[in-house]
Amino acid sequence: MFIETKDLTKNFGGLVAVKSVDFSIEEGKINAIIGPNGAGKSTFFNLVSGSYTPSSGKVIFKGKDITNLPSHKIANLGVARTFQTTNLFEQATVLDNVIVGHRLRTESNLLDAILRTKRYKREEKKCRDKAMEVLDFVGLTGITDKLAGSITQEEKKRVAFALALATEPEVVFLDEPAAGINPGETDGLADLMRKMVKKGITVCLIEHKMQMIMKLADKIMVLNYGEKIAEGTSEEIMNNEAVIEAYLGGDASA
Ligand SMILES: Nc1ncnc2c1ncn2[C@@H]1O[C@H](COP(=O)(O)OP(=O)(O)OP(=O)(O)O)[C@@H](O)[C@H]1O
Repeated sequence: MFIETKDLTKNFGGLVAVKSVDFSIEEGKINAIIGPNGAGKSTFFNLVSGSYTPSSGKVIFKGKDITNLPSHKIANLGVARTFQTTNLFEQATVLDNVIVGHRLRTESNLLDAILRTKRYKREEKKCRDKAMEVLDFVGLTGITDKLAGSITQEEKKRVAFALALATEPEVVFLDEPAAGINPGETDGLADLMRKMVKKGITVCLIEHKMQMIMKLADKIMVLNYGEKIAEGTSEEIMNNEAVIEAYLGGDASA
């Protein structure tokens, strides 16, 4: 089993945002979490990636209980995530943004940086090479020297992917990767997710764009009021009565 949640629950005061969710994220697949607004999707992501501590229940990653590990330790195990909005340093280049993101995981310290030790220089080159490699992977080789403040929304989404990929993750959690971009660009990002899977990276995403999810995801979990109401393939989800009632029957384009 790759990633499993067992009876995962998060309460905020009297509100149960995630309620007893058992789910398994399949290795080498595109896993999706859908559900109406406020269903608990982001909270579930935050629990699995260690940003929130669960009220009860467990998160198991490759047989290891990671429930109470801080998020940086979880990241070190090979779990990366993106956020609904990526805050880039707008006055820095795309390349520098990715280098800085990557440096957060390297070993040299401030003293190394001040003294510009051999280790620092070696790591600086390593980070630069890695940044160029991931920017190439996400299709941004042409804009590495542009200021992050001047790039399009879709390019920002790709930079967010590059930042996650620079940490050499085994699994990436993508929070609404296609929000705010047009259908053509959405297809492009879907292709990029497939490419990530081909490279051996497991993908887990939250997305409101139903058409995209139904074409893209190998496995879907549906949350409603914090509870898992269904899981399965696109076809199973589309034909599931509880889902139709809770979600698709309402505003399917939400
Ligand atoms: N830090 C918090 N403190 C209190 N309540 C919270 C907190 N984070 C989320 N909630 C509440 O928990 C519930 C689930 O929210 P969550 O953001 O996980 O849903 P979501 O499915 O990601 O929604 P959306 O699709 O709108 O992003 C909501 O009722 C929300 O108001």
